[in-house]
Amino acid sequence: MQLSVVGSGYVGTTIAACFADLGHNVVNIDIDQEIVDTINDGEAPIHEDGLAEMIAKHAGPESTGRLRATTDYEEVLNTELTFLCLPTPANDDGSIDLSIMKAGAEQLGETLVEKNERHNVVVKSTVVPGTTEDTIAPLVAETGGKRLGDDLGVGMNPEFLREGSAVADFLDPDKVVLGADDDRTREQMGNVFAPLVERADDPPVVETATREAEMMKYANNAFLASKVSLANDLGNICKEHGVDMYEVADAMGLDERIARSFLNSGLGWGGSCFPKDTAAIIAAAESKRYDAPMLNAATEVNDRQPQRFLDLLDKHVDAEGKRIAVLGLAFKPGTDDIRNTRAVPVIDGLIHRGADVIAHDPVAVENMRDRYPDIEYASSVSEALEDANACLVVTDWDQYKVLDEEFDRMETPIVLDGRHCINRREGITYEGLTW
Ligand SMILES: NC(=O)c1ccc[n+]([C@@H]2O[C@H](COP(=O)([O-])OP(=O)(O)OC[C@H]3O[C@@H](n4cnc5c(N)ncnc54)[C@H](O)[C@@H]3O)[C@@H](O)[C@H]2O)c1
Ligand SMILES: O=c1ccn([C@@H]2O[C@H](COP(=O)(O)OP(=O)(O)O[C@H]3O[C@H](CO)[C@@H](O)[C@H](O)[C@H]3O)[C@@H](O)[C@H]2O)c(=O)[nH]1
Repeated sequence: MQLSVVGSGYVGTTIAACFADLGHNVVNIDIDQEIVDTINDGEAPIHEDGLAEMIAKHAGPESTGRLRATTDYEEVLNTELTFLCLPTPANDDGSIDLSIMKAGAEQLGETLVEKNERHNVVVKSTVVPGTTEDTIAPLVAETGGKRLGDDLGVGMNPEFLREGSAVADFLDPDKVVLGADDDRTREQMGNVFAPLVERADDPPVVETATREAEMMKYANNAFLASKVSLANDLGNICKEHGVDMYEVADAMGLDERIARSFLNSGLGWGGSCFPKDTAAIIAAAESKRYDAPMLNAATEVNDRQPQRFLDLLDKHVDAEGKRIAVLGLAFKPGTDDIRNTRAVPVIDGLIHRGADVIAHDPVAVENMRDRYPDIEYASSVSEALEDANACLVVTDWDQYKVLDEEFDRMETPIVLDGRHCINRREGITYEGLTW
């Protein structure tokens, strides 16, 4: 099929490359010329396992040519279905900011004026219940002069991929949710996903309406974020009582009803999704006069974890004027994304204490440099640890899990682990956040 994907960010680029790999012809539209040029050169604009290879295979020189990028919306006219993968950030009060989605939908509608055949638009972005039906569909229909359900189909297909494993998650999903308010649109969405469903060995396909599809995404993220927060709540209790939460979590996870995943306690959740999506669904609840006590508590626990980590540092060392190494800047391993990373409140706390911060991350340094131009960045862990008075582990990169004699370079070998990833060894003073 001929597909267009609007937005070449973490989701848009990944799904555009993957749909090309599944045999579709895909044009990826973004307003950022640099991103567009990168993709057309056959390179990945973001760090994501397997993405560079897939883009090289389908875009750029000596590729299948099934993937192209452009800044020109007119290109949607040669396609049958458009995915909207635009950002849905939070307003200051946590509610969803739909301005970028509306601008994209309007631009899409204005372009579709020139198209006579039916076109389908699928919202891939995470949006609060009712957005597709009440805002996006009427906007595209009105600006495009289309009759909804007739020459325009609008659907909602939430995305559950994780950063760091985006390609693998997209190609092998636990479920595919096809939300539409008419059968024809849902059927056409099914055609797009047919090669994926076949390759992934028949994952469950949930056919539903747009509002339910939208809510399924928030429910998923709210559950997972709350699960981590509950693990952190229990972990904080464990710490106060000299109990290792990781041993407890391992045992909890043996119960099939609980499962071990998302019970890793520590610094808590960051990233571009959990914080903004929990805030957005809480705000959506409040707009209907429901105060969502569970989700508010999950957020409160999460917000406290960096402070508990800094308190742990204060217990060991007065950071003023001291050299403190921060290992890990990305919000999780496998990505260069620093959106809502726990490294920010940790570094802020260190700066507030007058510490000399030296930070390391395998891939996220350049992204962090804009935010903190004045702290020191090390190109290796050894360099970061050289003469350090303490080391704070913020992201559980695999390369930190094998650190050993590197700690010998520290002035005072105090290692505080926010992610349960350092191997304890002789000669270091080690303490974990919840164990
Ligand atoms: N990042 C994830 O892991 C993830 C996973 C599932 C769902 N989501 C959801 O998917 C949506 C997109 O997230 P993302 O992380 O890919 O965002 P992103 O910020 O990485 O990328 C968005 C892209 O859209 C482009 N853009 C902005 N305005 C545009 C316009 N008018 N026309 C064309 N392009 C435009 C930007 O230049 C950018 O490249 C959000 O709703 C997010 O919540 C994200
Ligand atoms: O046991 C755990 C698991 C995760 N985290 C943290 O939680 C955050 C989110 O992690 P993860 O869910 O792996 O990454 P994301 O890429 O943010 O993916 C989430 O958000 C995406 C965007 O909505 C969804 O598509 C995914 O299904 C959902 O897992 C990160 O800061 C992790 O460090 C923990 O602290 N403990």
